[in-house]
Amino acid sequence: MSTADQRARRGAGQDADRHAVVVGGGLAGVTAALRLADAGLRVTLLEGRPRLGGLAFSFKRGELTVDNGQHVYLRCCTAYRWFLERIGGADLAPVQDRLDVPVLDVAHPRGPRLGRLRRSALPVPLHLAASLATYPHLSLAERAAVGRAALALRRLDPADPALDGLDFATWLARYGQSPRTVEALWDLVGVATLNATADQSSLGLAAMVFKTGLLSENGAADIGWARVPLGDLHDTLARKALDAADVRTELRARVTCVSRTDDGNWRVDTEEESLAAGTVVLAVPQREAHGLLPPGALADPDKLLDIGTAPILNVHVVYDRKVLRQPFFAALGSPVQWVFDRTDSSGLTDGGQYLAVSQSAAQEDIDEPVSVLRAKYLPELERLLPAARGAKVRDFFVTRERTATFAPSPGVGRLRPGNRTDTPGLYLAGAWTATGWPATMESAVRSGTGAAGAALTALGRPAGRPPWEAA
Ligand SMILES: Cc1cc2nc3c(=O)[nH]c(=O)nc-3n(C[C@H](O)[C@H](O)[C@H](O)COP(=O)(O)OP(=O)(O)OC[C@H]3O[C@@H](n4cnc5c(N)ncnc54)[C@H](O)[C@@H]3O)c2cc1C
Repeated sequence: MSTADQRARRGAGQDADRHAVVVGGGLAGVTAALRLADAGLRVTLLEGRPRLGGLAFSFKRGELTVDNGQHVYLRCCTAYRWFLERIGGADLAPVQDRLDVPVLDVAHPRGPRLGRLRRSALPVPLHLAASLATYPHLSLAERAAVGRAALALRRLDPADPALDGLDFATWLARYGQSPRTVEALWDLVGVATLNATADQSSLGLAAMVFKTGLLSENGAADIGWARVPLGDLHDTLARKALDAADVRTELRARVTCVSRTDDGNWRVDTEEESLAAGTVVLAVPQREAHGLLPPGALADPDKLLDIGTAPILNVHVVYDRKVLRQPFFAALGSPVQWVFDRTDSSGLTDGGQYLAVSQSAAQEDIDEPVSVLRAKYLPELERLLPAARGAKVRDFFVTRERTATFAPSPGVGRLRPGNRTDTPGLYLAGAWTATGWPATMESAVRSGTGAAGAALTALGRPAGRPPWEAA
């Protein structure tokens, strides 16, 4: 018998039933581990990388602390907001008082034009009416058509499977949305939240985003973002919360195999050890989940491989002076999509300014060399920000996430599995599982809560309603 076998045996004889192993320390896995530990289970969290946080992390570049990509959330992301509270990070990632997005069009024939997407204190849908009525990037007729489409959107049920197979662009065209309206409004928001343009997006997921964000509650689309590096939240504070909940967290612990034992429990192997557990939550990306699922766990596991992925690119520029006054803005008439001021959160304190240009659905750019991206984006930033024209670029680099999200393509809904597998004790979590949300931090936290809830129910300890609903 190998040493690993011996260790597995040792674990199995003890309290394997009460032991849960969570594989993957992204937001889904951290959430599942906290929920299971809060319910009284002994929990081990195994993460292959040397840090927690999965796809939302930070790293050092000289004196700077850099996020791999700008992350924002909306006030309607109740699960992620609960997560922030649970790890003690809510104050570090506040939500703006009221939705206010500067939108700068640099392609207007009479020179650059600034518009704003803002909400008022009025009830839905009037909260956006004034902003829409004065939005300068659309004609009067286009603005009126947006109002009609928004009312039609309200009647859609995002969970209706029929919507999953349709694309958002076709629906928008049916409701009289011009190509300009799609560009200056629907894609402006949709590309950033869905990581796909309207023609590449399932109507179900688009309806979910726009209905929840813009038409559910008056403050639903107010934007929140971390004022500290993401790693401070998703790694440092998450680790603190896990430690306080008595979760054993192992980093650099890549799981190589998950198998059923003769006594009906599970064995989870890393290169270092074998663990016996009654409950296993696989909170890894879909391709990794496919590789780890034991035979019979899903009726058609190969569906996981049919879930496509979509890239996000971030272009990071450090100027020698302040070139942008707003915390962020969105651009039209330029390849630049969204620009965020990262100066304070990165620790830059010498009078320079650090901007992150966040490019979603970045298929075109994702493999371009840095020199090509530099030649493309620096002149664009100068076009958008006059103050950048005389400024010196002290640093320029890019972060590429080739599989940043699952692709929200029409039909993806039928490929996304739920939290339960066909094998007792084995659960799935991850932003890509069937939460009804696109690949977001919200979806990840919901999936982790769902997996833990299903596991606890099976163990006869129902977890009750999700904590963000129970409050
Ligand atoms: C650049 C970028 C920008 C984004 N912007 C936003 C945004 O603005 N707003 C938003 O809400 N979302 C955004 N997202 C999406 C969001 O980050 C993800 O949806 C979410 O973090 C996914 O969490 P997860 O736990 O489901 O998966 P992951 O973060 O992928 O976590 C899975 C974990 O499993 C680990 N793992 C894999 N295999 C194994 C194994 N065999 N053994 C042990 N561990 C393993 C991985 O190392 C990883 O840590 C963005 C993503 C990127 C990349």
